[in-house]
Amino acid sequence: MAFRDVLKIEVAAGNGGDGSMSFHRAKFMEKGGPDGGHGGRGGSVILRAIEGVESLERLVGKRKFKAPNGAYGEGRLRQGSDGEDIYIDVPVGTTAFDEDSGRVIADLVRVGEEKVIARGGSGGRGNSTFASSTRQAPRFAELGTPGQKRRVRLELRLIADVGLVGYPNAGKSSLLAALSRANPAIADYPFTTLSPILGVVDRLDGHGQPLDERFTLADIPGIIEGASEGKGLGLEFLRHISRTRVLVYVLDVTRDPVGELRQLQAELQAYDPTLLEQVALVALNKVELTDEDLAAMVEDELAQFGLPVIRVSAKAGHGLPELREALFQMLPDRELWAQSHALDIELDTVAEEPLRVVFREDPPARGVGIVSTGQPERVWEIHGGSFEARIVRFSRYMDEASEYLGGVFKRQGLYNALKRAGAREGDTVEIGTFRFEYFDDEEGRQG
Ligand SMILES: Nc1nc2c(ncn2[C@@H]2O[C@H](COP(=O)(O)OP(=O)(O)OP(=O)(O)O)[C@@H](O)[C@H]2O)c(=O)[nH]1
Ligand SMILES: [Mg+2]
Repeated sequence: MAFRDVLKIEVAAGNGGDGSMSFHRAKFMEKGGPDGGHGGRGGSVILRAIEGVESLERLVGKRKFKAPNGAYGEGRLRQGSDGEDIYIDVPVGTTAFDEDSGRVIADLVRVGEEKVIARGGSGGRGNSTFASSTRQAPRFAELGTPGQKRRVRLELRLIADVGLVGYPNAGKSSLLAALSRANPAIADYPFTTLSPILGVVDRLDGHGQPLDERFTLADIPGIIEGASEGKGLGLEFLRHISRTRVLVYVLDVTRDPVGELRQLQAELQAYDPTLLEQVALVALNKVELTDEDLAAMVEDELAQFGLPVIRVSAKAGHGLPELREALFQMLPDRELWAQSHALDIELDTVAEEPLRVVFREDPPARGVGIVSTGQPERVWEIHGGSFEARIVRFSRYMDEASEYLGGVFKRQGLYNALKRAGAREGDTVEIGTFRFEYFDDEEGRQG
């Protein structure tokens, strides 16, 4: 399995649908009241953690995700349908970062956990909403707001409870195979293991029967001196054990266990000093190859590290029940551990954008102007009607559009107000409330 554990994707939530500007029409009725319905909400993009150990690459598949837009509102108070949310399934242990701000936006540590990473835009309100005693025929409706867009970096950290670390060939994979049903490659050459592998270890009763208690055990590639500088396979994969609750240093008793342990700790320290604060023990492996006295001597020497030492043989099966039980006893409570190791997550993915107002042309008339709001391509259709609008965004096309609208804007003071507010191309500004006067035709415009 190719192990790809960092993946960059682009996500775009759906835009909210625009509200409708419509008037009730019926036989024998010249002009009915406003009946424009609301636009639908845009779909959001949601990250969801699922069970199973898979690479991000395989699970996520594509690079770009776009949730559908909300539908426009329609006459007869018909509300536009909401855009459906889309889900991106990722393995438990996936952390999402906003590529631009670098902030953590999601950290999924439990199966089924979900987090919105791009929020859909809100639907605009239809003109029916804006009717009042003084304004019986509002000739405008709100635009939906744009959905959020983001570039996101996903990083997978296997969330193993226990991690095996050691020099190549120490027998880490052999231990994983002996303690779980995992079936890792085992061979008599260094760097047999190239990417992390997880197994599930059951607690056993006195008769070797599984009890209903288990933890996950991660086997990772061997670490050598200089790994923190990129030697061997480097230390990139250590991100996978950065969140284990217990570390097991696997040492080959026939080599130089004390020297290797010292070196291992130095490398871990260089990568992430908190790794050394983790609960840990030593599994002194391959003890069936030495005699009792030598093993006891090594064990004495290892006492200087202050870690429990358990003599094992992955091959001959010595000490495995003791190792298994010791791990169950040493595991810190998962909830407590999670509390003290939680990442600082951005609280709200998106600040809700203020609504904007759209003016629809009804009926089409001269002097109707269009101002593009830039991105996403939205159109403000300006026509008559007395209303108040809070301008929250205007585009780099504003100058051009103002030229085109000419007198209309100038007379209404909007353009000047934008200038006064010091707004420049591409800015998003909030400049207060404006009043547009109603006009019927070219001649009838009010100055
Ligand atoms: N005699 C003996 N050999 C063992 C024992 N445990 C593992 N071995 C052997 O040591 C060699 C390396 O074992 P692995 O489990 O692949 O070691 P590893 O630590 O996973 O190695 P890398 O993946 O390369 O880092 C294999 O030939 C195993 O059969 C043991 O308890 N006794
Ligand atoms: Mg291995």
